[in-house]
Amino acid sequence: MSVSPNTFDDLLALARDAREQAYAPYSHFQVGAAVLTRDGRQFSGCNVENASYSLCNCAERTALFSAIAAGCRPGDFAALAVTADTDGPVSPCGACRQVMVELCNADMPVLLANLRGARQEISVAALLPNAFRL
Ligand SMILES: O=c1ccn([C@H]2C[C@H](O)[C@@H](CO)O2)c(=O)[nH]1
Ligand SMILES: [Zn+2]
Repeated sequence: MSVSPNTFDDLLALARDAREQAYAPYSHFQVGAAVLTRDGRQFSGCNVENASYSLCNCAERTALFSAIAAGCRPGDFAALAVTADTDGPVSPCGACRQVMVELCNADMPVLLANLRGARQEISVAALLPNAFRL
């Protein structure tokens, strides 16, 4: 399944706004993400850090978990966009890749972006080949 460049423009704008809400007093690295459902709903998220560092939650997972909390289920998602102030397109961590594999279809497009206009589209399957699944 693919989405139009315009759709990704909207989703990226939402991710950029969400990034402004990042709670990142330790890394000072702000990230924003937004997910689109197949029925047209959008959910966004930012990273949320904690003094107990392992509890830090990434923007991608905040957005996806927010959608799940609103009733979305695996298979409901059409696209995800992520952005941060990186040199190239931001690269999601392994934990988020594993969560994407669980909740999103393998062919779902993910837009990796930065604040300077870099954009890279990649599928969930390509982000985590040979993923662990039950
Ligand atoms: O794709 C990424 C990579 C990192 N982070 C967050 C986790 C942590 O709060 C900070 C530094 O790793 O950035 C994200 O939200 N998404
Ligand atoms: Zn992550």
